[in-house]
Amino acid sequence: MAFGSLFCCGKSRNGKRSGKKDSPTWRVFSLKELHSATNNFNYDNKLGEGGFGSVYWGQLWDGSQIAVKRLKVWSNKAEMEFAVEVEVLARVRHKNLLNLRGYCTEGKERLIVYDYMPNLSIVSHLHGQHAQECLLDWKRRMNIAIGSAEGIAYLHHHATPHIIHRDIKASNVLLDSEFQARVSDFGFAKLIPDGASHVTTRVKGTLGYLAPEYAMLGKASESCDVYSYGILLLELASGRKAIEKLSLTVKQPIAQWALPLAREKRFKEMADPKLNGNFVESELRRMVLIGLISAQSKPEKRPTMLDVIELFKGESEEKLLNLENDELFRLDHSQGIFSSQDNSEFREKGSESTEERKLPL
Ligand SMILES: Nc1ncnc2c1ncn2[C@@H]1O[C@H](COP(=O)(O)OP(=O)(O)OP(=O)(O)O)[C@@H](O)[C@H]1O
Repeated sequence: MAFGSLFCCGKSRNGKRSGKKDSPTWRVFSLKELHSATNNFNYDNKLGEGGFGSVYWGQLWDGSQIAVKRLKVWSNKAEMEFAVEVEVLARVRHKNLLNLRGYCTEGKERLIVYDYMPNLSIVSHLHGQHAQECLLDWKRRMNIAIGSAEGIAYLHHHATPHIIHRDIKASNVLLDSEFQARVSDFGFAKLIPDGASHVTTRVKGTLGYLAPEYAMLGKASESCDVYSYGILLLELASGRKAIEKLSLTVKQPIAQWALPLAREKRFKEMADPKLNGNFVESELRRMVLIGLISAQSKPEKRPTMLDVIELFKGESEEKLLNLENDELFRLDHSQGIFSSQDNSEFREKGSESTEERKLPL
């Protein structure tokens, strides 16, 4: 794709500004500028590495901090991922979505420039380098749950055309200096044509977060993101991984662990031990119930992201009560609620870790 022809300095293809009139919100960077901002992509500046390439911290001449994602190896596929990420991010602006600062295409170099998120991703707090510091107290977790729901709801219901993210997961929710959630990583996103209920596509995403109808039939719709978001909520509440390794060969999906406990109303036992008992029990219950109802296998029974926000913020206890009485949470309910991915503890050959791997399947 001739990427340079898509945009030029904050203007989209149709010529409209992506931000406020006369103030483009992003721009084209030169490679020289990004070399200088990141100290020549110095190893000490490296924030992490994903499927696309490495991410580096940098500082621009005006003192502002940036994160620069640099493509590892050029290929048509990578070029497409790059173009999708920039095209989608250039269209959107929301307090809970990662802000695009710009991009650079010189020769085979492909770089995306974002606002730097000093508190990194949820995954680094739940399971990674910040896990021991316990910076995610309960209040922050509730804010993150609601904030990321608002970011995703914006994509689903307010962006034109509607956007499905297709890779919602803990490592793709970054945290700003105030620990506000910023949904990131739009390389797999899809624009949904007006009036379409779903698109059929090659499956991309991360094992443990894939909705069954998407994993099996390639049917991507907003409710696939709702499913992944549900898994994320269960992680936030419990501190467990989307797929927990029970032994070398046995892995347990989080919803399969959480549902029996929720049915027996053993919510307190589900709280992340790192919280040391410091959480609001009614909110924890709410987070777990919304997580499970969102991550159920039947897409038509999942809430929309707008419903999720209402369930979190709603004054009405009645809706929550209805949720609690849903057949999913009945002790005698034994119908297939889980997807094949979630179906009993599944076994895998070898010990390769697949929890946070990007598929293409
Ligand atoms: N804007 C940012 N500010 C701070 N850290 C960032 C930013 N963007 C990405 N990172 C960090 O860089 C690392 C790599 O991010 P990236 O989005 O490339 O991959 P990922 O989501 O971890 O994995 P994958 O690409 O497989 O989904 C992550 O640890 C993430 O926390």
